[in-house]
Amino acid sequence: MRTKPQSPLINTPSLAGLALVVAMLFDAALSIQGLVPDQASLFPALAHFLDTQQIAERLHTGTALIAFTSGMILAVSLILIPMQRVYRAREARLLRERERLEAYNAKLAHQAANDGLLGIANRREFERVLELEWRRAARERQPLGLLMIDIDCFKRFNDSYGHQHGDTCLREVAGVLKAAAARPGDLVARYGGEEMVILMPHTSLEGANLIAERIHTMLAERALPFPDSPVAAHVTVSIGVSSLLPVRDANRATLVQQADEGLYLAKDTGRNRTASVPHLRLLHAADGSATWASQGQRA
Ligand SMILES: Nc1nc2c(ncn2[C@@H]2O[C@H](COP(=O)(O)OP(=O)(O)OP(=O)(O)O)[C@@H](O)[C@H]2O)c(=O)[nH]1
Repeated sequence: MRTKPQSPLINTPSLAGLALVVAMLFDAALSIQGLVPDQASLFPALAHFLDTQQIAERLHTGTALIAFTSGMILAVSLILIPMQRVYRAREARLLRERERLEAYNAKLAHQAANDGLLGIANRREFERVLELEWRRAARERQPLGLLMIDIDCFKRFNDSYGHQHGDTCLREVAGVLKAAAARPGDLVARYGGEEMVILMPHTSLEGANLIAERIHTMLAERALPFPDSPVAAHVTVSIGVSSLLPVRDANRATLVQQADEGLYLAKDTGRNRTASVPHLRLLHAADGSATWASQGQRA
């Protein structure tokens, strides 16, 4: 007569021993597959056992016997590895790796937003911040000021003293700009070549002119030698100024265009000075769109 097959009964000297065997085999299988087991989710009961038994810090050895009803007895040598210590070391390694990656990402983000030569924001970062500040200024109904700064006769400076000195001169001027516009919201950026810009939230034309005058004064005090300059014995700049009361959907480029026109005016009228073109006002068309226009112009 055939007997009904019985499900194997597991008989071990200790339940914890069995848990360890299962855990170790499982862990080994996962390791072979190249997976990193997560102790907290895989073996919470075992972790709890190790914690409560205060044995996690030491190595234990012993033998566990697993008896099956079929008669088979499995003798397993147990090496109780303090997995918590192993996992802690793994966690520490992962943490170090995460910190290294975070620092690397921060470095990459900094490189993507800054000009390596001058140590100020680059054009891309300027465009990004201009968009943000434009919207913020529109919300808060505050003016947004902009200076466009160009070193006078810089080609002659390079030709006379070499490009390396030219680079040093650019860095010095960038340093002066950062010192002149030191509010937390001010952004000094390289716009291209030897042209730099300063974006100044909450700044009217009057305020922007004040910063421009401060730059001229600081450069005169700094007196970077430029004996070949037809303008002065030291390095000077020309500055175009603009300030607008932003409206959300109006063209942001107008702020830059106005400062650019002011810069050309400053160059045309003798350099080493600040200029701005007549203020624009915003015209609202019947379809709701808004455009900037000079005084007297109709929508
Ligand atoms: N050393 C150095 N020179 C640069 C750099 N970027 C642009 N330049 C130089 O800046 C000079 C700009 O010259 P121009 O635009 O002709 O104007 P300028 O000589 O400054 O004359 P004005 O602007 O009319 O006063 C060129 O000679 C460029 O080669 C840079 O990163 N380093």
